[in-house]
Amino acid sequence: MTNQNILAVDDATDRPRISVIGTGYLGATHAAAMAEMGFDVVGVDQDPRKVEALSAGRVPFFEPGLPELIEKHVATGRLRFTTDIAEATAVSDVHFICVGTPQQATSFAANLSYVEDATAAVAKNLTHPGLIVGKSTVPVGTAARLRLLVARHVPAGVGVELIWNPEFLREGKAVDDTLSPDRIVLGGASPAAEATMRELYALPIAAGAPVITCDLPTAELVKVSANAFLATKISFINAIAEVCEAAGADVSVLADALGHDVRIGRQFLNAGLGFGGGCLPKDIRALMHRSKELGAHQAAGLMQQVDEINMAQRQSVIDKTVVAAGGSVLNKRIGVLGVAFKPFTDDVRDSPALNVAAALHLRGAQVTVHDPEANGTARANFPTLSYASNPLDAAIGASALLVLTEWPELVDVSPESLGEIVENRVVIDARNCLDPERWAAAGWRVVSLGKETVVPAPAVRVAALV
Ligand SMILES: NC(=O)c1ccc[n+]([C@@H]2O[C@H](COP(=O)([O-])OP(=O)(O)OC[C@H]3O[C@@H](n4cnc5c(N)ncnc54)[C@H](O)[C@@H]3O)[C@@H](O)[C@H]2O)c1
Ligand SMILES: O=c1ccn([C@@H]2O[C@H](COP(=O)(O)OP(=O)(O)O[C@H]3O[C@H](CO)[C@@H](O)[C@H](O)[C@H]3O)[C@@H](O)[C@H]2O)c(=O)[nH]1
Repeated sequence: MTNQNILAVDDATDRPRISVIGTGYLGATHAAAMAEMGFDVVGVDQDPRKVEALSAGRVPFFEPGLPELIEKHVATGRLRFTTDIAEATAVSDVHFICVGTPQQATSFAANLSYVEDATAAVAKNLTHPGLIVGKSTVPVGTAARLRLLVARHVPAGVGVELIWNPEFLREGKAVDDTLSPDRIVLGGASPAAEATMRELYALPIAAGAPVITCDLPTAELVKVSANAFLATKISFINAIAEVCEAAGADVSVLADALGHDVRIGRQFLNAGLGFGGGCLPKDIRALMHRSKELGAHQAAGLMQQVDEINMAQRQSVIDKTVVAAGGSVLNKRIGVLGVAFKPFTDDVRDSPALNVAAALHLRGAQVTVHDPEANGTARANFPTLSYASNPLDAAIGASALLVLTEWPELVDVSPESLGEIVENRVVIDARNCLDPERWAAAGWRVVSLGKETVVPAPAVRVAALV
């Protein structure tokens, strides 16, 4: 593989033209952000419905700020979408690989078939020198194999280089994270490729984003270990929450106190139902798998423990619900507020909330769910649950109410109004996000994780006795 002449540019604008392969959460955001930074971008996806929606300026998932950006740049003509990778490759100079790397069906390993197919397709269809930039999250060692794949497929005489530039955006904040990243990691870039990437990311770099240049394996591992660290931090606080609960301590107060130590920091110390989503769970499992392959057994063991603690949180919420409902949920109504894996998204991939709701349903409960944005995606994954368009309808007749995702409107929901329609005023605050005193004053028993249960305020109990 040669890296000569990769700085091919659009003759008219004198700027690199961009293709983005895979227009899901990562790719659609990246494509829109690159258009916002002034480049001509074509997004490619093999899903024609996604391409049709995006071409019409519609985003097929909920991501704050993204529809406005897509609509704006589809209208200006700087951003378009296609299913035709050959055509997109032919008119572009820099090709971002943004396809999925989900967990394999039969093991903890990452499924790399989408990345391999997309990379091979770009290489095959190159008509002029190009730079292939991997952004998907991949196990260490993948990019080196992809370089061999590219070399096998690229037409003779066409210069191409493959580098790795992992992405750190969070769903719900994807646009801001892409336009203002904490850092830019460039793995395996030649001086020419680095110059191209610095040109592409000139705006965030000018705004102070540090650039870390390194080899391919380091770049791949920076991404994976960032997620592993975040997951470990969450499982750490959840393990401490178990001790707090047993000892009568309060994990939220403890986390606040820990967070004042700048070496620790307060973020990602919220104990509760644990982590989910399309990234953390599958990434720590892929790291576990890859570490074992490499003989790095300490890392594999650590990731296994982090995963086990995380999954135990879901079971703990199920167990607390059964107790709250009087020892069994069979034929009992259970109200669930929140099914997205976190607020400000409609993503329910590996959602702890949907997982808990589904498990209660499978135990014979009549589960009604309300989520401000994720009812549709949850229903598509679990159609046999009932879905309500507002919190009150979800709570009607409930033997227990569960708050599983801390959307602000769910945190602020009125305990007084809900109290009038439930069967049993007990709420499982699985994200430790409610104000227990306020709920107790409205007659609720508040069951949290990592702190003592708060019982109804005396005034209400007295009133109930009269
Ligand atoms: N979602 C995030 O917040 C996020 C953040 C950083 C990194 N990542 C990583 O980015 C990658 C993508 O994640 P995502 O959440 O955007 O996934 P996604 O499933 O939302 O999107 C992937 C898209 O790729 C398309 N695709 C698959 N194979 C293709 C091919 N050969 N040609 C064209 N399109 C193809 C799919 O149709 C889909 O639309 C993963 O590796 C993930 O770990 C995701
Ligand atoms: O204190 C906390 C913080 C988060 N969570 C949970 O952790 C999960 C993940 O949250 P977050 O990291 O905000 O979501 P993602 O959008 O999946 O982002 C992660 O995964 C992306 C994909 O790899 C990375 O790019 C991001 O940097 C990384 O934060 C969610 O279920 C949260 O509810 C907790 O339980 N406690």
